[in-house]
Amino acid sequence: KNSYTFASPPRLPLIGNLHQLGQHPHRSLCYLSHRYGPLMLLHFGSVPVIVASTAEAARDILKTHDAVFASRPRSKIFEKLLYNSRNMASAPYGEYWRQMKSVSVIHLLSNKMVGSYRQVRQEEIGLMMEKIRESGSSPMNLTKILSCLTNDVICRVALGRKYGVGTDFKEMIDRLMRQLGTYTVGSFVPWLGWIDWISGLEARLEKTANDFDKLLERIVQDHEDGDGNKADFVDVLLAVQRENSVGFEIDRSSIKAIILDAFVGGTDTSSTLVEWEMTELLGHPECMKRLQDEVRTICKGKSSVSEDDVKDMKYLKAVVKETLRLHPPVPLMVPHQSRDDVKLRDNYVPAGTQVVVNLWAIGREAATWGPDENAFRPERHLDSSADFRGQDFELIPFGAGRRMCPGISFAVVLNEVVLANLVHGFDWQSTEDQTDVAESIGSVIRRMDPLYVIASSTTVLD
Ligand code: HEM
Repeated sequence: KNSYTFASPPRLPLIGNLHQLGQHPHRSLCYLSHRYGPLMLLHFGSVPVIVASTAEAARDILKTHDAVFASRPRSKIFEKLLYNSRNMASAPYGEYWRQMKSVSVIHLLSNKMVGSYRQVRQEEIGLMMEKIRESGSSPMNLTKILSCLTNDVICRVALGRKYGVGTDFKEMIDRLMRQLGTYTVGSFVPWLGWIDWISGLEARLEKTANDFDKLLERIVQDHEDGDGNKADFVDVLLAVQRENSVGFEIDRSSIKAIILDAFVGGTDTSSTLVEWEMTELLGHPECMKRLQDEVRTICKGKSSVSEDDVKDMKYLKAVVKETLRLHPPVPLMVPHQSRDDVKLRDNYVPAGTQVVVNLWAIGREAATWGPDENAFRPERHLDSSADFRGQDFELIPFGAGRRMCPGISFAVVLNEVVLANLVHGFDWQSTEDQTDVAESIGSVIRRMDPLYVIASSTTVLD
């Protein structure tokens, strides 16, 4: 009775099922689930992992048994890079996580706070549009432009100023993201841990953590010395610390760890979403046309799209949903871990079991989405009330339940107004075939190759 009873693909000694994951684990796991079921058991090395691959299975984990599965597995990499997991995203479930979460949702990422950064978004989008205009009729790297935009917006919101391309900061964030996505032999096959050590990984992680700490320390100090009136994340967190207003003490490393969360959770995810939206629209000119018609009708005579204009753009919202369905930026979510023994569909699951929810597979379930589940067809969302806010399990690109993404409003508000401005201000032409685009590796799935496009301006400037 006290062992797992889920169906499992056969595994090898030592590595378990790791050899079956391949370059794109979300795809391989989806394929395996067709044979072994919506809840299957795999072994990553010696570590048992339950993989949930359908909306129903996700509901079991993230709703029915949400409280049980709300923890995170320990990860040496996260501990090294993220202040001993004192950030929110990798903290185990418990009092500390609850406190970090409440500080974030109340003081940093609430609708009211997101609204207050409207000016920042508008200015940065203006600069982006100018940059695109300057490229004239030559092909430009849109991936890079989008990545700068999200980095600049999050820098200004979190740190009060930009640390853009050409600064160490951008290089450091890229390095951090790469290292967080590193697959480590040691975490799954414990007695092979020395391989990571020999390959120098530990030293590299330590260097990244130290580089960040030095920089963040300087940034926090600058804020302490300043007037504190800018209301960026660091100012807000320092005020919370000073006033001791949340009923617990928030220390220096917690402040730095929460700041890192915004970059780790918010930058690549946000830019890659626009990148996939543009990729799909370029591959489906009829959808691009319909979207442009909507945006240009609503914004007739205007030189740019405002956040108020976007509210009525039904087709735009359908394009966003369809892209999140086919290209969830974090396709395997962030791993969860159970805190107690639990029965899951008559299967016994001991405390401490890791769970992966395959959002990519859920987005492509034929049972939900029909026989054209792999086709980009925003129209399918027009008469459907299903939204991605964590209630409708067939569409949960931001997760659901206690661990759901707290940055969802921040991300969606930015995404809609960026996309609307891009298709409003320019006509787009692709420089390559956009129908079968290769995916990157890592935990955030981007395009493997940058998106090169030619933009022709449609707005006449005074
Ligand atoms: C399109 C953009 C984004 C997508 C698709 C996305 C998706 C996700 C997903 C799938 C999770 C894991 C949920 C779970 O484990 O159950 C997550 C967690 C998280 N996200 Fe996002 N996210 C986005 C943007 C952001 C932004 C802008 C921020 C912050 C500024 C952010 C901060 C976080 C944090 C802190 C967590 C961890 C929550 C926890 O463990 O309690 N995300 N996100």
